[in-house]
Formats: sequence, C-alpha cells, structure tokens
Amino acid sequence: MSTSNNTRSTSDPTPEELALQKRLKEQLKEHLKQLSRAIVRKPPYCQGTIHLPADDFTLFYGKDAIARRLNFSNASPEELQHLAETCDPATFGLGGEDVYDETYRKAGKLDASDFLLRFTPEAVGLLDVIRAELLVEGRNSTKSIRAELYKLNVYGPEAFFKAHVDTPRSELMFGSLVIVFPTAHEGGALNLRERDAENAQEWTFDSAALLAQAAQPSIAYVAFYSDVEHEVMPVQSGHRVTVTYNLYYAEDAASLPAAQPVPTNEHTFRTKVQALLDDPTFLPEGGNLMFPLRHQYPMSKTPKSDAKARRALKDVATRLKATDALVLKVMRDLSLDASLKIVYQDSGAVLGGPHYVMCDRVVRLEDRYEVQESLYEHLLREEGGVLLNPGRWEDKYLGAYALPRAQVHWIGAPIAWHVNSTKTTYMVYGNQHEMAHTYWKISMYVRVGPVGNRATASEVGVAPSEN
Ligand SMILES: O=C(O)CCC(=O)C(=O)O
Ligand SMILES: [Fe+2]
Repeated sequence: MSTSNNTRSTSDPTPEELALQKRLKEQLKEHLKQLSRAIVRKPPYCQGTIHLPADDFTLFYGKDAIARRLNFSNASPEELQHLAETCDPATFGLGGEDVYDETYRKAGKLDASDFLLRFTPEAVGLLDVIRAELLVEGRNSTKSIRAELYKLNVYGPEAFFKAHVDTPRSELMFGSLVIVFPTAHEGGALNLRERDAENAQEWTFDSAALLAQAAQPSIAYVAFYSDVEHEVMPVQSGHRVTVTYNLYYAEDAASLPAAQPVPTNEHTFRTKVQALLDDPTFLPEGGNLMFPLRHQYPMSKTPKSDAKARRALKDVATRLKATDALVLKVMRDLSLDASLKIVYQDSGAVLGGPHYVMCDRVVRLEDRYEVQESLYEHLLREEGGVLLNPGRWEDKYLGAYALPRAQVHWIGAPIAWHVNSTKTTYMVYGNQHEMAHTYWKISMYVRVGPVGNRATASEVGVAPSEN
C-alpha cells in the first residue's frame, strides 16, 4: 500500500511554485472529470413485448385440491375477479420483517406453489434477450443465467407498490424480471429510478400502453438490475396481472459460446483512459483512482470469517453490472491493478472528520466495534483499513503509529457507508424480508504507475493480489 507523501519542503513555496501547483491541480481536476464523463451509461433495464401462441397464456391456479384455469389472452372480468379474490394481500420487507401495509403496497399475490404457467422465460427466448441487454458490457454475456419464478401479483383498481428495491436472495442474484399479461387495464406503469450524487434519472415501463399497441396477443416484459429502485404506479381500471422472477447467474456459470461484441461504450472509455495514461501531465508520479460503482451488489451482512468476506468482495468482480464491469475490464486490460473495496465513512470523530476508510471486505461492526476508540481508528488498527486522503494532522498522528493511509482521486462523488455508531443503516425497503444478504455500495480502487511505467498489475490478465 502506498502511503501519503509527507516529505514537505521546509521553506515556503515561491509565488511561481504556488502558481504551478494551482495549475497542476486544476489540470488534474479536469482530467478526472473527463474520465468520469467517458463512462457512458446505458439504462439499467430492458423492456419489450413477445407474441405467444394462444396456449401459452394459460394459467392454472388454486390453493386447495381444485385448480381453476384461465387464459390471459381472453379472460373475462369475472375470471380475473376470481383470480384477484384467490390472492392473499401482498406484503413487503421493512427493517427485518414482512409487513402488510396498504399505504405502501396494495396488491394481491399468489405464491409459486399455488399456480402453474405453461410458458417459461427460457422457452420464449427471454433469457437470451436479458443476457444480451443487461450483461453484455464487461463480457458478462457469456455467463448462463436462470430465472426463478417468484410470485404472481394482481393489481386491481387503485393497487400500487411504492418505491423499493428487490431483496437480494443470494450473492448470485443480479436482477428481476416482471411479465405483464394482456388483460385490460389502465395505469400501473412501472417506474425505475436511479440516483447518483449529481442527478436522478427515471424510466417508465408502461405495460398497458405496450400491450394495447401489440397487434397480436402478447406479454410485456421488463428486466432490470434489482438494486435499481422501482415503483408500480396506481392502476386506474381493470386488472394488471404480473409474474415476477428473480434473475441469477447460474451456479455452474458455464460459459456459453457467445459472440463477443465490443460495446461502443467500452471503446470510448478505453480510448480516454489510454490517452490519459499516455499524457505525461496526468499523475506524473503515479497515483490512485477511486471509482464509486454505479450499482450495488448483494453480499452477506454477517460473513462467517474475514477470509470469507474478503473472498465475497473479490467474487463481486466476476458479477459486475453494466459500466461497472466495463471500467474494471478496461483497467485490467490496461494492466492497472484494480480491486474492489468497501469504503466506510466515520462522521463521528470530533477532529478532522469525516474520515473515509477503505477496507478489502465487509466488516462485522456489530460484533466487534468497541466504543473505546473512534470507529475509523478501529478499522485501521483491527480490520486492515486504510485511511483515505488524511489531513496533515492525521497523517502525522497515524504515521507515528505506522497506520496505513492512501491518497486517492475520486472519480465523481465519494460513496461510502456512513457509520458513526455501532448501528449500520442497511437498505430498509425490500419486496421481501430477508436479512442474510444486503446490497453494498462498493468502490473500485485503481493504482496508476508513474509516467513511463504505468502498469501496476502484477500479472496481466490475472486478478491482481490485494495489497
Ligand atoms: O408488478 C410489478 O410491475 C413489479 C412488482 C415488484 O416490483 C415486486 O414484486 O417486487
Ligand atoms: Fe420489486
């Protein structure tokens, strides 16, 4: 780990030196901005309609020995009413339990054990579409994926589901798939929302409009990264019937013989990074970049051991989404040492806060953190943390104890876990209570060598060792 450079000249800088320093600082700021802008983002979802043969709209359902049958391509209002009445009220996860609250979610649900559909996402080719649309960047598209049927939901008039993210069931879950059947309804659009430090973007999947436009009986689908916030707007009339699936990377992750397209975004970004590395005014003595990942990733909240937690964070590198995968790929292709980190922010310290500490794993703060020392010092002393961008005073103080520090240049605004007490705030709203896994904000730490010797990865093409 490179530590901060604390050799300072004893004499005060001359006005010329000060002017030069200022110019270099501004130039670096501009370079970092360019780098951030070169990451072209695609929307975090894909949507469309699929025409199906009439039989594929058949549903069997029931909670006892006698099942009913209906066909979504020609279901009558009475049939849909019966389906709605067979459903239980849909719950959602809030702070560790499943709750029913009609001000947050008003809809009916059937568990997967109480219904049977004839079509599957695999059979209609949807998994191939999702792979190509959501996982092509970073070459993740060669991984096989699977869809796990989750629930059937009926949204009658005035039904809705407010903003939430979908609870991660395991580290392998990356997305959600929602299929809407062609039953007459108005309203009930699904809005997707993504925030970063600077702005919020929103997209709409208006299944009612899509299905109304379809010439032949079709289903409408939307697949999205499940850490993206989404919301079902109120249904105005009719019944909106959906089935939801959780999307996973397949366990065996067998590589498929897929074409290897180079996304245009990858080309743009690679060209920009290469240009900066070739520029002798860009970090002439080398330095560290920190890319806050755009998406969040599920990992265990209570890893069994430090080694397991470290492994889990490393494994996320094989499952990055969209531009996150692209940035890592380009960094590693250019022989830069890039690794994933959790950055904790301690706002509690009286002096010199907030402190950002980079760790190579999720830390079990609930168990171990004792209040005798400040949180950031605990992370540095006991958990292998590295203090980022220390102030002059801290640099000196920590240096006396040989505690690790590093200077990093954030690409965009820092993201971190805010922890200033023993209680960490985890994402509270999910579509199901499940506390084993939670989404984590992750950053990518990239080491850049000095001019003439930019490469920092120990072995090209091999995941570099943590340092
Ligand atoms: O019905 C929909 O469009 C989405 C439902 C949803 O977000 C969920 O069940 O988690
Ligand atoms: Fe959801």
